[in-house]
Amino acid sequence: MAEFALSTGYDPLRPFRIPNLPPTFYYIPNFITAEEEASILQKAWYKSLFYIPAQRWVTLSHRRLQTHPSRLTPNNILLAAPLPSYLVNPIVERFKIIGVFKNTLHKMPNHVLINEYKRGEGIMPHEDGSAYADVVATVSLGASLCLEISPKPDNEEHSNTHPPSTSQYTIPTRILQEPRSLLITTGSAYKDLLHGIAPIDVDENLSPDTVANWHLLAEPYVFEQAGGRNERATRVSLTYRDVLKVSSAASKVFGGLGKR
Ligand SMILES: O=C(O)CCC(=O)C(=O)O
Ligand SMILES: [Fe+2]
Repeated sequence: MAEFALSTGYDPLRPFRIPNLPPTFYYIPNFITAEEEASILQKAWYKSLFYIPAQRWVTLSHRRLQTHPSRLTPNNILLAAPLPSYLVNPIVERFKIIGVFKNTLHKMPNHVLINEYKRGEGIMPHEDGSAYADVVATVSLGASLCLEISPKPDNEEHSNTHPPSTSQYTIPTRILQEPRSLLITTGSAYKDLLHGIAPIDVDENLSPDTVANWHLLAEPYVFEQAGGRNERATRVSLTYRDVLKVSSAASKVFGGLGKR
């Protein structure tokens, strides 16, 4: 049996791959339960009242943000510290079962951003960059919205030297993120594309033709019945990453001593 599993290369994520996009986005509906969602939202809000300043909400122009365990240094180094347990259990435990971070440097996430978007808020198209391994796992809470996926401006030009070309894919497009879902962005999807969230009150014209993960949605009929519209409400996202450069507190204090 083990040999069979090896030779068939069974991958538990395979059924969740979003089609017609560069390798690889995965969308898993109902990754957490409604009870788990409520508990995490309550803790993210309540605990931020008492945490040290680095972990409180920071208000940016179009969203609020918490960073766990802390912000990276200007050289993109993470000072090692455990993640709060409400961000580990059950989510990171489930990541291990399906192997989300199995190919990254530390084989597990060590950093989480909590972003909160009120109705009408968003984030400019951007890439997450090279401070992290090329895997980001996003758990959505509270409400649905669309993530807009677009090519990097110079991608077409370099398509010969920089495969895969995005022209064979349906881009730009949108990924609709429902509450309690997990979106995994890896490899070329991480490195060669931009993602952003339009600062609008309603996502419109939602259909199998305009939403890349339509056939993976938990409740497509909700959007169908609303005439292809999604009224935005407050949505919170947890983005889990593996920061490549980590400095432990001990190596920061004693790091110079052993090097002579
Ligand atoms: O909220 C999201 O789903 C995206 C957040 C994001 O792109 C980021 O924090 O880099
Ligand atoms: Fe991002």
